[in-house]
Amino acid sequence: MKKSRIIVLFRNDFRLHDNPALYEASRTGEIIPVYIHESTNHTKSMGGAQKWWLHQCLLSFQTSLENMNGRLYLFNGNAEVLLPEIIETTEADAVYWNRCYDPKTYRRDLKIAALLIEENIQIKSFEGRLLRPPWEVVKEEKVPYRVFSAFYKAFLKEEVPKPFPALKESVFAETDLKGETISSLGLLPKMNWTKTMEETWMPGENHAIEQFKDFCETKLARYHEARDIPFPEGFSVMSPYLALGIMSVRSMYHYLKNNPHSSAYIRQLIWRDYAYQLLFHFPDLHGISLDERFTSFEWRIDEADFDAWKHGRTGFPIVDAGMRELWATGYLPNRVRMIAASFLVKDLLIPWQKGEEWFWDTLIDADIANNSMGWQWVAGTGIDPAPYFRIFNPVLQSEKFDKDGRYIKKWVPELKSLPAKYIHDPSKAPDHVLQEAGIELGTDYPFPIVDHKAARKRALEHYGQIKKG
Ligand SMILES: Cc1cc2nc3c(=O)[nH]c(=O)nc-3n(C[C@H](O)[C@H](O)[C@H](O)COP(=O)(O)OP(=O)(O)OC[C@H]3O[C@@H](n4cnc5c(N)ncnc54)[C@H](O)[C@@H]3O)c2cc1C
Repeated sequence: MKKSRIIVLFRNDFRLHDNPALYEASRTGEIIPVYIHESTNHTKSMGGAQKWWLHQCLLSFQTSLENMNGRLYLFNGNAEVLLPEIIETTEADAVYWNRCYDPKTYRRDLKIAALLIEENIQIKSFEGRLLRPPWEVVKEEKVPYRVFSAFYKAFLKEEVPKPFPALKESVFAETDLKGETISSLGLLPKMNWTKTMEETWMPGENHAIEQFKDFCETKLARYHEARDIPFPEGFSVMSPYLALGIMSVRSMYHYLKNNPHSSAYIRQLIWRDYAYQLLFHFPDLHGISLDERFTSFEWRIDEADFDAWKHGRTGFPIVDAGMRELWATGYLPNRVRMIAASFLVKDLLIPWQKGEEWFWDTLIDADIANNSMGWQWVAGTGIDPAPYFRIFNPVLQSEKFDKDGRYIKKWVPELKSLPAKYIHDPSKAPDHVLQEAGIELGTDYPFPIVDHKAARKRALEHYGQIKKG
């Protein structure tokens, strides 16, 4: 009997392990691996840093497939137009994919599926992104959870499906498809921005798996207490691999679920599923505050302050260190994401959407669900009953989580000679200390762009009006 020819459409699942669409296709037919790079048709077009990361990950995935005598066929354009053409050229009779939960892509995929089914093409979609599909853990009558603790409790009662075996055999179809090269997809930035990223990140599934195993062996036991220290000694740095599906979250979960130290880490993986549950039910999560009262909130539009924040020139060293790390590496530890985001939204009263956009463009792990939820959580605009008066004091946060200023010294080197006592707030250092450290405030390093105490009062007044009204 003639074998089925199955297009496996890759989107953000560039891996051989626990890849349900790929595995199921390999069991029933010959595979035609396809990636269509779409600059539109997503709720948000991919940001600059993630495009660079995608380029690296495609190179690595292409090599994995070539080692199995396969090839990833690459296209640039609109999947709705290109897919029927690819089906015709390859004489494929089925298309399999792992579901994408970007709201616009998800809706569009349903449309493509309906059109192709009419043409007698078999369509199968799978869960390859989350621990469980976003519609499964919901309240009665399919109402989504709006509070994480309730979602978490419900989640723990259910089983997480086992990962699929890794693809081991070469089961690829011969085709006349041409396609593009990775370079011709135009993913690399025109400006010279990526030197530190190149030095920092290693693409590839094997590397991701090794890094995760090493984390479990050497760091997991201390994760609950070390995850807030802004150095990767304390956390796993798996987010870049999860963002593009180089690593399967389900495999991670099952690898550590019986480890006695795993509960704090698994809780964070469930936060990720929670973000997707919110995104699935509130598809405007990236741009519209969940709490409708914030539609009339009076944010400040101040481009100079926004610019100082983006480029790490606020005069608050922990915020500046974070924003510079973000620009240089495309990554930020969770604690510093929270401090920097809180500073933008609460101290500067700049709309959270502006911060969300900047993170989206500069994070290699940019994830529409996590980023939108993270920003709305910090802004207090409807995620969880977070009290609006929780306003991080950037100096106290810095003293607590970067006690000796190691993080600040790394990313704000002009402060490296300041004693630990003043490194968290150089504006409080006496003149002779600044002189000895070779710093002139306003020249070598900025004065604080706001007075935190006054900014806190202003934020409380603004937020107070919302909560009253
Ligand atoms: C303002 C803001 C924006 C954020 N934007 C993103 C984003 O674009 N992409 C992204 O992946 N994460 C985002 N996060 C969540 C979190 O900061 C990162 O997932 C985490 O820092 C990634 O580092 P890690 O892999 O070492 O995390 P670990 O601490 O090792 O955690 C392991 C995994 O658990 C998940 N996780 C951990 N913390 C959270 C969290 N708070 N919310 C949801 N999932 C979590 C992530 O998938 C992470 O990779 C954001 C948080 C905030 C406050």
